Amino acid sequence: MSENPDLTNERASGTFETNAMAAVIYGSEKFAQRRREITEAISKIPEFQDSHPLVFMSREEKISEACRKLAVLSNYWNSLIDTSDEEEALHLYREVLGLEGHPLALHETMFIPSLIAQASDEQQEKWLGRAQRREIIGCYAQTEMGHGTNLRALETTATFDISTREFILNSPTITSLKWWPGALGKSANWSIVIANLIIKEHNYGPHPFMVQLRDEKSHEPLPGITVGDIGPKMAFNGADNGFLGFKNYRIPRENMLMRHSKVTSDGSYIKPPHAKIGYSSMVKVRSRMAMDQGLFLASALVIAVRYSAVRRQGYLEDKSREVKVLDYQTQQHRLFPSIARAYAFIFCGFETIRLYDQLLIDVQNGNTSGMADLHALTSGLKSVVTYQTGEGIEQARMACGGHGYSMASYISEIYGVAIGGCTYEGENMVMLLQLARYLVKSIEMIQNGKSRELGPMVAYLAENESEIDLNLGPNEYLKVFEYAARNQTWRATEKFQKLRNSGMSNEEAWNQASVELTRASRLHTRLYIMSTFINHVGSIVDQKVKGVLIDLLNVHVTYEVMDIGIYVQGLLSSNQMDLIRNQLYVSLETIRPNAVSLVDSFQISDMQLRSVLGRRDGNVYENLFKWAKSSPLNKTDVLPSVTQYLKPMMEKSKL
Ligand SMILES: CC/C=C\C/C=C\C/C=C\C/C=C\C/C=C\C/C=C\C=C\C(=O)SCCNC(=O)CCNC(=O)[C@H](O)C(C)(C)COP(=O)(O)OP(=O)(O)OC[C@H]1O[C@@H](n2cnc3c(N)ncnc32)[C@H](O)[C@@H]1OP(=O)(O)O
Ligand SMILES: Cc1cc2nc3c(=O)[nH]c(=O)nc-3n(C[C@H](O)[C@H](O)[C@H](O)COP(=O)(O)OP(=O)(O)OC[C@H]3O[C@@H](n4cnc5c(N)ncnc54)[C@H](O)[C@@H]3O)c2cc1C
Repeated sequence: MSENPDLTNERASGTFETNAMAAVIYGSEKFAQRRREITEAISKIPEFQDSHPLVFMSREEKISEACRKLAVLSNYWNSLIDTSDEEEALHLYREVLGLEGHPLALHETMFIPSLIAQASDEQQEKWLGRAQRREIIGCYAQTEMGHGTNLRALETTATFDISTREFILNSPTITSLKWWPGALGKSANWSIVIANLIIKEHNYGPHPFMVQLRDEKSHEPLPGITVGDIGPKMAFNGADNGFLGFKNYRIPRENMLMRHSKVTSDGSYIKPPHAKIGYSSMVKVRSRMAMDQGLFLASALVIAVRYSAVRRQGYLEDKSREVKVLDYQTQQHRLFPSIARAYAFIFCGFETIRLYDQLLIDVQNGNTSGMADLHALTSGLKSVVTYQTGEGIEQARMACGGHGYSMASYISEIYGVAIGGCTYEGENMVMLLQLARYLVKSIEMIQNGKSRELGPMVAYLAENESEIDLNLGPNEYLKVFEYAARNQTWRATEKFQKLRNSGMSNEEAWNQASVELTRASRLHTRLYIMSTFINHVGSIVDQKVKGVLIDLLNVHVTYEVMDIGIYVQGLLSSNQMDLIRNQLYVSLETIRPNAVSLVDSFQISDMQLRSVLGRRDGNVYENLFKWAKSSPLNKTDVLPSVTQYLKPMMEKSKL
């Protein structure tokens, strides 16, 4: 069937090449091209197609379908991608397995990265190759039923037995059961387990251990191990998140991951070069999250924008034909700022992934000085990005009206998976408070006359306000954001200090200032996102692409400043606020002809999108009908439940 003419017209009105835009989104022409090649190659392999729509499958079927595809994938892995390239691998996974989770997700995102960051050279020799060849399947078991956020309260113990040179793992209580780790429930046969290291009754705190869970031949749990699936979740049901308990389970001394902390055979403990170095796997995932969440948001927007270009409802001036809903200002206001955010998040994602890769090298060379900065940055970023992604996806769903609520749109699934990110890798509020610690320390440095020692990301906290001329473009909006973040950070810090100086304990003062502190963290992070977006656009060479991204940036900066209006009341007059509001409306109109091309540029395939509403060809209605007819409920005209219950009930009522 040919493309819906409404979408054809939209594409014709685009002022730039989507391939050129994809090269900017994905960091290089080379990677954008590789993505297309991988997508094309996959489309020719019929076994990678869903055997029937995932939304009609039970959880067991989803997991089985994911395993089937993983087994097929193992035959093609080397021919489809450069296996040393993480981004290519992730693209392949997204295309073939989608976003509902699968038994190798944690193997790739946490198990292998933990081995790379935490295992000694000898340990890597023993396990890393096996993991990379997928001879074993691993997961990352840290969270417990009673403890997730507060790692220092974990209960699982690994007690060193000097006589046998083994660690004995135990889960002393019900609350100490590992709870949540992805792929633990049914798939993984090995795990990195985070347990308190106990030597001679001294607790050295949480450390990572390499633990075999299941027999490599029979896949049966090993004696001393209780393991299983934790049940269905809000989304992400293609993954078997699990529970795990230990009863006097012994592992060799060599199974403690010993790149940084070490236990010698006589039970001596060697400290790591940085107290939090064992937290690196979390920093790794957090550094990826802006990118991954940006892609979740992008997926929802591809669906909502394409659908809004074919959905006609109501009239503007011309009463002879209903208008595309994308022409309504309210629809544009609902969707376009999120398009801008999705672009910004992906740009930030590339930046934090690069920073993590550099940090990994530095740490391997003994330099841990960058850890605090990256921890603070990624803590704030994961929190703001996951929250705004959830908001944006929900707006995208509502923008699709009734059909958005149908699983045919697939938006609810994207939403469910994306908002998991508000919780995993550290609950958002808690991570905002981690960033707040860093901001408060920065203010204290300024108060103590050490402004010069501030890092580049917080140097603005020491600056004075300057006059704002909003006609000058994005950099002026950046100054507005700096004003808001600086003011809020000072206010929150001073509140905390005042409470503490009044005699309150440090902890209670912190608690009582914490809402204000999280607000400071959000503003600081939104400033980082804006400045990364501005810098990125500034570096683009292709003038057509750059022009459109400047338009998108204008949507971003005006929307963001309007959104934080309450924090800039002392800086901007109401006339200036009106001016910004009008600039936002003008920017929405400017971006309108490029809206479909901007979402097309994400180059997310129909296979990955799984959305009837978001199809590239825009043939929504006929496919929606086809999709509904394929519902298992429509296999028969009269359901057994009607025959068994409703008919007798109706008959009885007739008497
Ligand atoms: C994805 C793979 C394949 C395919 C993908 C394809 C498609 C995608 C589709 C689907 C997949 C999508 C998503 C993935 C799916 C699911 C999720 C996956 C995994 C989820 C895993 C997890 O959730 S693992 C568990 C995570 N848990 C946490 O994050 C716990 C949070 N808590 C903590 O981190 C800590 O407890 C704490 C930091 C909050 C506090 O630690 P504590 O030790 O108590 O320290 P404090 O006293 O508060 O602070 C002391 C100082 O230490 C500094 N600090 C803390 N952490 C660090 C750090 N990491 N680095 C450096 N410094 C650190 C802190 O700032 C303090 O410093 P001061 O100077 O202020 O003293
Ligand atoms: C989809 C998904 C996948 C996951 N995968 C894994 C995995 O593979 N491996 C793994 O180990 N774990 C995994 N987890 C667990 C996840 O990491 C934890 O759920 C997460 O870290 C939050 O911890 P919690 O559940 O203990 O929340 P809690 O800390 O109990 O949070 C509850 C509430 O308390 C608040 N709160 C807690 N502490 C503070 C504080 N200090 N100050 C202010 N407020 C506070 C929070 O803000 C929140 O509102 C996964 C979770 C999900 C949802």
